[in-house]
Amino acid sequence: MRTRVKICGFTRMEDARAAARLGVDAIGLVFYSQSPRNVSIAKAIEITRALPAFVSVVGLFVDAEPDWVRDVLAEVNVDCLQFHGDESPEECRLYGKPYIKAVRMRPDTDLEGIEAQYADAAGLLLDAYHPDLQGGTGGGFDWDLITGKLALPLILAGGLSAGNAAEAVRRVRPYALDVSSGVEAGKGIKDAEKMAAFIKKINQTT
Ligand SMILES: O=C(O)c1ccccc1NCC(=O)[C@H](O)[C@H](O)COP(=O)(O)O
Repeated sequence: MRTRVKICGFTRMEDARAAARLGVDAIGLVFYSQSPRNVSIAKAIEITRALPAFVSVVGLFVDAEPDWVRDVLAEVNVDCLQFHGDESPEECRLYGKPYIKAVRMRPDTDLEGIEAQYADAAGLLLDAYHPDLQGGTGGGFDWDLITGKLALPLILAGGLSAGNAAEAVRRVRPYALDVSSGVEAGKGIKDAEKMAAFIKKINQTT
């Protein structure tokens, strides 16, 4: 099975369009005011309307008030939710939408236990741990922390770029790779050449 690609943290319509032309499977929009990649509802509508069919839109939240998530869902065409904070399984299920639960990996992370808790998730996104930031840090984590076999689709994130994408696919065999900083010219500003190189590497790797 080919490795899917999600690029996260778009803030500009033209970057999302470029990613779609390159064959990205999903784009991520960050609805978190503390992120440098935060988008307003109006901006998110502009970006999603620029996309062709068959590119999924993932809406990312960090410990958001349910009313904020509902406001976004009422206005923006979001296919899947991604929760990056301490949301409980019940909170993730509130909206009747497929959801991805992000896990910030530490040496003592009990992946199997987390998977059992979030068994109805559409995927587990494994990301780097940072003491102050919830994601989009550009930092990686030790892939040897991924032990055992997950039943849920594994989405690998954290410090990925064209430089390590092939190794990530070969070593981890994830369902998908998720990247943000590694394909940027600046925070929230995607670089078309870096996105192209990233996707090319993945497509070339078996
Ligand atoms: O991108 C952000 O600014 C962000 C802020 C808060 C929570 C999550 C965030 N991004 C989540 C993502 O899906 C990123 O793609 C993932 O963390 C990997 O980021 P990077 O290491 O920069 O590729």
